[in-house]
Amino acid sequence: MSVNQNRSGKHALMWFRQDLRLTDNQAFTAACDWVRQHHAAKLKAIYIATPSQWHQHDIAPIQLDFIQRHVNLLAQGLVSLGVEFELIQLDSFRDIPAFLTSYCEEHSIGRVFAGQEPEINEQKRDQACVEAGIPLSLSDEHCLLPPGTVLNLSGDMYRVFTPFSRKWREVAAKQAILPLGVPAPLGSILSEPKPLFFKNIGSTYLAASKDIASSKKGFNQTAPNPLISSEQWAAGEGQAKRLLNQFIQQKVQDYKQDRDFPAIDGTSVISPYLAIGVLSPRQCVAALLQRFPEVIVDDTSPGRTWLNELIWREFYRHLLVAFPDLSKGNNFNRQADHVLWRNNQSEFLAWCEGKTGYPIVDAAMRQLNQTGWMHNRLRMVVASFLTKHLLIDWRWGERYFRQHLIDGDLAANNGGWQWSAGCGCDAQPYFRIFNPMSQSEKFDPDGRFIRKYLPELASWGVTRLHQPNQQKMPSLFEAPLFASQADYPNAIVEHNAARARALTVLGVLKKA
Ligand SMILES: Cc1cc2nc3c(=O)[nH]c(=O)nc-3n(C[C@H](O)[C@H](O)[C@H](O)COP(=O)(O)OP(=O)(O)OC[C@H]3O[C@@H](n4cnc5c(N)ncnc54)[C@H](O)[C@@H]3O)c2cc1C
Repeated sequence: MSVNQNRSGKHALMWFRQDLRLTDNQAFTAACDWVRQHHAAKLKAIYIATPSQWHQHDIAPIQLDFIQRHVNLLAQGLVSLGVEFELIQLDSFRDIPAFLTSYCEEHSIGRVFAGQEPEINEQKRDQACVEAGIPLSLSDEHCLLPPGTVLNLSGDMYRVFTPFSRKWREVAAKQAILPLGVPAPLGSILSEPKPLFFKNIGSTYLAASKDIASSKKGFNQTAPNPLISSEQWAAGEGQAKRLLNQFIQQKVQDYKQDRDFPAIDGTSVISPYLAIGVLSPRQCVAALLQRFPEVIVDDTSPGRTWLNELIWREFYRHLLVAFPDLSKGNNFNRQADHVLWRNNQSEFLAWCEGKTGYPIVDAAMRQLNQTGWMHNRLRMVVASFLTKHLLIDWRWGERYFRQHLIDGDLAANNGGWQWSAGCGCDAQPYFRIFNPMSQSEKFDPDGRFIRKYLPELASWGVTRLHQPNQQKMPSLFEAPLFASQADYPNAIVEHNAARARALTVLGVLKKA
C-alpha cells in the first residue's frame, strides 16, 4: 500500500472505483480500521462519475447502467454501516485532483483510501492526485497476486502464459487466501439514500453517435447502443456470490468438458461482476479452494481448468502494468505495425450487425448486441473471423466489444484481441485460422445456440446451418460478395480464399 501523508485531517474518505463491493474490499476495510484507530474520526465514501472519460474509454452504456445500479446498492449498504455516501459528478479524470484537494480541505480528510487500477489513464490520474498532495492510500486488489509479484528469474514480467501460470501457482500456494468480511458498522444506520443517477451519460452517448455519423474514419463507424438497460443482469454482491457459489457447487467439475459449448450453461458468467469489482478474484479462488483444497498444487484437480482462466485474467492485468503501451492500443508485437489491414467498412458493419452469412459468427454477434455478453469460444471465433477472414484491424473489433460488453475490461479485451489476431503477447500464431464451419459443427453440433439468436434460420437443418452459402471470391483483394437474400445473407467471404489471403497478408508476422 502506498500513501502520501503530507496532509493533516481527522477524517477519512473511501473512494470507490472498480471495486464496488463491501466484502473483501481491502481499501474499505483499511479505511474502517483507520477510522476506528483515530479518535472522533468519521468515514465518508464517494464514487466519481466521469462521463467524458468513459466516453473516451468507450465504456458500453450497458456496463455504465450496471455500474449505476451497483453504486445505488453500495450506497444502501454503506448507510447501514453508518457511512455517508456521495455520488460526485465531474467530467473527466483531469478534474479529479482539484476536486479532491478542495473536498479534503472542506471535510478535513486526513487519508483517502482506494483500490489500485491497472490501466494507464487510471494510474496517471492517481499519480496526479498524489502530486497534488492528496493523501492517497492505494491497496492492490484487482488481482489476487499484485502486478510485479509474479516475475521470472531475471525479475521481469513473463511474456508467455504457461510459465507465468506456473509461477503464479507457486506464489499463490504460499499464501493464505482468505477473503475479508464486511467491516463492522462504524455508527448507527443513516437514512435511506435517494436513487442516484449518473448525469450526462445519455447526451454524451448521443453526441458520440453524431460524431460517428459524420466521421470518415471507419474506426469510428459504430456507436454504442444508447443506454440499453442492464436489467437482464441481476445486480448486487449477493447475486454475484450466488452465481459464484452455484457454479462452484454445481458446474465447476464439468467446466473442462462444457466450457466450449455456447448452448450449454457451463461457465460461471461472473465476468460482469469481476470487471467492476462487485466480486474480487480472492473470493473466486477462495470459493474454489473450499471445494478443491488442492487445486493450486495438484495439476489433476477438477477445478484446475477454471483456476487457469482466473490466472489468464491476472496475466493480462500484469501485462498491462508491465507494458503500459498496451493501454494505448499498440501492437505487442511491433512487427504487426506492418500488416496491411483491408479495413473494409461495409464488411465491418456486416460483422457488427451479425450479417456475415456465417451463422455461428452472426449468432455470436447478436448475442453480444442483445445481451452485452458473449461466450468465450465465440469471442475467439468472431475475433479470428474479423482479423483473419476479413483482415480488419483488431483494434476495430476491440473497440466494438468495449462499446457493447457488460464485462468490458481493457486488459482481458486487449489480450483476447491481440491473441486472436496473432500480434499479442503469447499470441495464437497468425497461420492458425479458425475455420468457422468446423467451429460451428464442433461447438454447436445441433445448432441450438445458432437458432436461438438467428430465429430466421429455425427451419434450417444442421448441415445447412454449419455450411454457409459461399460463392467464389473473384480475386484476393476485390470487394466482398455480399449478395443478400431476403431473410439471410450469403457468406461475405469464401473461407478458402479468405484463408489464403490472410496467410499472405499476415505473413509479415513470421519475421517476429
Ligand atoms: C476477443 C476476446 C475479448 C475478450 N474481452 C473480454 C472482456 O472485455 N472482459 C472480460 O472479462 N473477458 C474478456 N474476454 C475473456 C473471456 O471471454 C471472458 O472473460 C469470459 O467469456 C467470461 O465468461 P465467464 O465469466 O463465464 O468465464 P469463466 O469461463 O467462468 O471464467 C471465469 C473468469 O475468468 C476470467 N477469464 C476467463 N477467460 C479469460 C480469458 N481468456 N482472458 C482473461 N480472463 C478470462 C474472467 O474474469 C471470467 O469471468 C475476452 C476474450 C476474447 C477472446
